[in-house]
Amino acid sequence: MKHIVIAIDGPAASGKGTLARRLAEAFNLPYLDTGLLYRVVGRRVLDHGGDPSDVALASEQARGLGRLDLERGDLRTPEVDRAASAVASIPAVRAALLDFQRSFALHAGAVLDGRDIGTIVFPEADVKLYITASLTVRAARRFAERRALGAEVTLEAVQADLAARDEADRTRAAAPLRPAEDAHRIDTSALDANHAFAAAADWVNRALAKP
Ligand SMILES: Nc1ncnc2c1ncn2[C@@H]1O[C@H](COP(=O)(O)OP(=O)(O)O)[C@@H](O)[C@H]1O
Ligand SMILES: Nc1ccn([C@@H]2O[C@H](COP(=O)(O)OP(=O)(O)O)[C@@H](O)[C@H]2O)c(=O)n1
Repeated sequence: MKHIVIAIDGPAASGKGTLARRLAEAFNLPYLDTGLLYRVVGRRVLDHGGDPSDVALASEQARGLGRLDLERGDLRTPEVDRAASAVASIPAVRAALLDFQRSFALHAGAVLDGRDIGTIVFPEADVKLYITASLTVRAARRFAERRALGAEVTLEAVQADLAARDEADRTRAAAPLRPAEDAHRIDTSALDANHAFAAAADWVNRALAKP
């Protein structure tokens, strides 16, 4: 099969990761969850007792990031959600993570999901998808996910956190969240994971059929 790059962007808990994993398996491509990179940087700043908006500390942690950090089990807490979004607004942090993301797809193509994959990381991606869902649907999904992990959270707090993070991600100056002009939009508010996959796979098959 052709080595292609599939870029998936969208707001928090829209279903990017679920879809990306399914596509990677179906089309035999490596998968990178780029949100994890920002989560690791945020986590490492917190481990140092630092402030995630500290440019020098966050940039240093981004430059020192290793592949094994991505396997840490403490990257999906509300504290790390906020720290990831804060470090993600720092241009030097984003620059330090760019090479890692680009080289990931060099050998065998890849599926990558994040906020700026189709706009900045891979503007030449073969397929660009922009995944959305209403705020209430996304909050309900993230709430269920966190509760299943045993977290003591309320639906209201989860929804407020998602809304604040989306707003920060959309309005920052550095690589703001927005659909690439040539991205195909998929709203998963009323689509289960199978239907979202079918819609996305259709776009991938069209790209593969191109000469
Ligand atoms: N199309 C869908 N329908 C219903 N639930 C979904 C769908 N896609 C993902 N989910 C669930 O929603 C939650 C967030 O999905 P995830 O893929 O992690 O989103 P993201 O990567 O955009 O943050 C997960 O619990 C996942 O199982
Ligand atoms: N390519 C990316 C990926 C994530 N991020 C940042 O990292 C945070 C966490 O991303 P994530 O994809 O793990 O978040 P969820 O969608 O899983 O909630 C986001 O809120 C963004 O601020 C980014 O700026 N650019």
